[in-house]
Amino acid sequence: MQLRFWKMHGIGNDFVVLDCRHGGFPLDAAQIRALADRHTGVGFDQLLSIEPARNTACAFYYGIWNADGSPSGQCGNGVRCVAAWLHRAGALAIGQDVMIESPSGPVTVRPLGANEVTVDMGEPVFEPVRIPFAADAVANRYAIDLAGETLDIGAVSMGNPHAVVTVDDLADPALQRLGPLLTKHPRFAQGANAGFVQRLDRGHLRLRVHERGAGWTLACGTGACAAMAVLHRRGEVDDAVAVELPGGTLRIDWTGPGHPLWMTGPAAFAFEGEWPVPAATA
Ligand SMILES: N[C@@H](CCC[C@H](N)C(=O)O)C(=O)O
Repeated sequence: MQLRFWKMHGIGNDFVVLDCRHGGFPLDAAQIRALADRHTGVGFDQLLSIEPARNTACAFYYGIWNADGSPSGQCGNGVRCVAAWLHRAGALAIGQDVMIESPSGPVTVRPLGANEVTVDMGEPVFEPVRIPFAADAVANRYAIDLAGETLDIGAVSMGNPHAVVTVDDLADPALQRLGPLLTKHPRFAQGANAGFVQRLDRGHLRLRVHERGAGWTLACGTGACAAMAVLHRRGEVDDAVAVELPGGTLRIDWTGPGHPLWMTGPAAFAFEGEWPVPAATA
């Protein structure tokens, strides 16, 4: 079988997008990993499938799989690419607000141009049980044990789980070691995306993320939302923040509890093609 795909990225966080609007999702986990292989497949951080909505209030559903074949509930850079793909397919106009359904619930996308999208990502979730993160009560900071050290983290869900660590220097070589360990920390029952954030001022952050299921990425949209939300809750940033990642910058707007958080940034097409799907092994 030949699988038609579109290769896209949101500031370097790269995706393979599948049009599954008229048919079921065609791959198993081994085939997803084969497609993700950067040497023998196409390569991606996440695979995105655009499917018919299950929730009748939404126009479409999108599924998310990491490069290791694991599913995720949300993908910030990915949802902007889904919106740009729908715009190119004639299903979404510039300036139009449309609710689309992710595995963790609906979000509202609005293309600002062919390659720029703003998204109502919903409200950040701090209740530990809903992240899920093992803690008795909501707190701005949690002390966790990691590789014989105590690390001070924030924990939040943006539809997927995030640990946020503030650092003075993003070039500190210790982060290379801590990122993968934090991603698999046992207090996060489903793992976590591990964000290391340097606060430059009240409106400007620098961030690197070791993603669950994908490793270090050039950008993580939900990671940028999570870092902003954690620092906003601590009173350390204003309501509008530029988050600079290795692949580019996202703008995050949040006025606090009771309000949705908005993420704005680019979405780009790289190329499209067909991939010969290997036979299922299971
Ligand atoms: N790159 C994404 C997040 C993708 C999913 C994540 N690795 C997870 O497992 O939750 C983004 O832009 O948000």
